[in-house]
Amino acid sequence: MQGKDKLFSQPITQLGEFKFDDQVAEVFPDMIQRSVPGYSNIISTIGHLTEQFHQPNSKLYDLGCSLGAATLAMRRAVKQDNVEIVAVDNSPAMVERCQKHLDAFRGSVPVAVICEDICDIEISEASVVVLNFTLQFVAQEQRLTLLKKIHHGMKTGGILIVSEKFHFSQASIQGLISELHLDFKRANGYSELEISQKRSSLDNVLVPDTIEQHKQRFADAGFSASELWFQCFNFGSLVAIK
Ligand SMILES: C[S@@+](CC[C@H](N)C(=O)[O-])C[C@H]1O[C@@H](n2cnc3c(N)ncnc32)[C@H](O)[C@@H]1O
Ligand SMILES: O=C(O)C(=O)C[C@]1(C(=O)O)C=C[C@@H](O)C=C1
Repeated sequence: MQGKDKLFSQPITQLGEFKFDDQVAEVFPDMIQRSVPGYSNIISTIGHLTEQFHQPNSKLYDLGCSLGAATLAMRRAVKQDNVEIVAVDNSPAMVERCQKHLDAFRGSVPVAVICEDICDIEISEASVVVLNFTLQFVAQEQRLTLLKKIHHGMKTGGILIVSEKFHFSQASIQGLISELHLDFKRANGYSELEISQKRSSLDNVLVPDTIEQHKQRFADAGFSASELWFQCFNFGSLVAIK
């Protein structure tokens, strides 16, 4: 049974950079549920979109899979023949638990769980690609290259789903919407100390783009259409079609 996220509840004298290590992996379901508004809706919609868009003889990619929540939703949605899921994360702590998690649920669709940097893997024959709160952790200057590689490895008619924390270019809107997110965290039991220590540790680690930057990048990478399908405060999800 995984635990409650208390990682930032005590004062930390040497607050390092946020890392997806053993401690975070151990409490991750609780942490993401209490930190990201709409997370469960997004996971279930990844299932619905997979059902609609996956093609026979294709691969489905979950990039930055953590414990495999999106992978599981995708696996349940597969109806076509000869489909393989590839789940990738560069955190050994996450990959180890993800494999155990997937083994605990029955499924006939093969899943390869790979510990690697998503910028280094090959993408091919993809009909569905998911970046669920992962792109924000990739260096900004590598994001377009990654999206071009994904586009290149996708089948025509395939879908890319990108969920992210957003930044807003108008300072007043950025302030207002971040405050709504902080209230969401407070309502979920996080103290001011937990909120501020986590925020400092995520500085320069989670670097959010604006919604406009995401749409421009999709176009620059070659996607024929894209749209924001979900938003709650400064979190949301976009789709892009090849
Ligand atoms: C917020 S979590 C993703 C949550 C997960 N997709 C879900 O739906 O539950 C971000 C994950 O991306 C992984 N990650 C970040 N940068 C990565 C990279 N360059 N290559 C592979 N994985 C990466 C982290 O290790 C972490 O597990
Ligand atoms: O921005 C925050 O406050 C967050 O906690 C966000 C966020 C994320 O979007 O990935 C950061 C780290 C954890 O993986 C869970 C949630």
